[in-house]
Amino acid sequence: MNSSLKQAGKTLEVCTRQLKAVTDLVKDWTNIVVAYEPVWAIGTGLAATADDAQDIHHQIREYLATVIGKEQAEATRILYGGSANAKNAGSFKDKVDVDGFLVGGASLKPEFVEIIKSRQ
Ligand SMILES: O=C(CO)COP(=O)(O)O
Repeated sequence: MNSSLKQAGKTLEVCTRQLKAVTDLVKDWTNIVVAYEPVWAIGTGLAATADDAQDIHHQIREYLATVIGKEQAEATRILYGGSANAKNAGSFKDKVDVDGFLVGGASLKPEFVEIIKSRQ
């Protein structure tokens, strides 16, 4: 197993552990939004690639489907957070499991408008 596969397995393990704490408590997911934020990407200027984000978001949704059901899992918005900015936002547009962004630093700058436009 190469190191990126090991890393992907570890990422999913951490995410499912964190999600389990929520799925154990919450039964109605109507108003729940999930944010995937790799710690190394927060405030560093180094975002996950759109392909990597799609991959983990998809696995998160599949995990949710097993616990809360397919219908609620498909309706749950899964946002990407971590150095989302005007330059990289467009690359996430066609990723079906990336439903939007949780924007930190760039939300305080004019480029925030471009991030919003990238979702339209
Ligand atoms: O943690 C974040 C938003 O809550 C992400 O922050 P940045 O977009 O600045 O990396």
